[in-house]
Amino acid sequence: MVDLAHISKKELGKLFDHSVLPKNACEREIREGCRTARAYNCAAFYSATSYWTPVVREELAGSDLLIGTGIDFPFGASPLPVKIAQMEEALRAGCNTLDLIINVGAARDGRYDVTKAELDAFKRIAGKDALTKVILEVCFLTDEEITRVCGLIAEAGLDYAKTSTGQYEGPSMDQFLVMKKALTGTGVRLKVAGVKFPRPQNAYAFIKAGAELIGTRASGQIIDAYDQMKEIGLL
Ligand SMILES: O=C[C@H](O)COP(=O)(O)O
Repeated sequence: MVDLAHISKKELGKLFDHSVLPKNACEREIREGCRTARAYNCAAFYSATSYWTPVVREELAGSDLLIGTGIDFPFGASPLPVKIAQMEEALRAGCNTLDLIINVGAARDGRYDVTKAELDAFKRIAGKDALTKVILEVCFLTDEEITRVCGLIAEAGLDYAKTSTGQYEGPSMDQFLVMKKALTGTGVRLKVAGVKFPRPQNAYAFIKAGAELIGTRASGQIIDAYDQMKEIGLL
């Protein structure tokens, strides 16, 4: 569990995967996002697809930030060969952390064979060269479905389970805790996204509850709020 009361600003940055994901994001905004991620010492910078990866690589050169992208972002409903092609292309372009969106509809249909196939392919293709993070989009799932998918993520040996893409509703704390319960003791870590306003309070609440990464475009705003929140005893 992260000790928020005694964390340094440098360590704090590493709790954030900074992202610029809007579909209309242009090169200037991607570059600005990368600079923000560097300035705050974030863990990674994410674009929505690997189209931007060459630009991100250029901006992050010489830093220890990871280069990230979504796989089948934000819907996750593409057939597996399409997802595999996206994984391979992202790795070829130089990504070393990938967020795969599961096929949410398949999980809702109880087609966990589809989920398992996606997760096993993700491990096989990306597991060696990249950090693997799996997005559930929990706002669309029941607690039982969340628990089942988390179990499959653990079985596949992936690195992180992530609540949301940030493009729909974020997770409730209850849903996050369902994930935490399902994953305790498995070695799978938790990433939260979709922490809409007021972002700092939400982000720090999830970190206090056990999240090890927050995915957001608002890393700077959240990190900037740390001192004030600590001063008034919230952290
Ligand atoms: O990982 C997902 C995104 O970082 C969500 O970011 P956002 O809440 O700023 O849209």
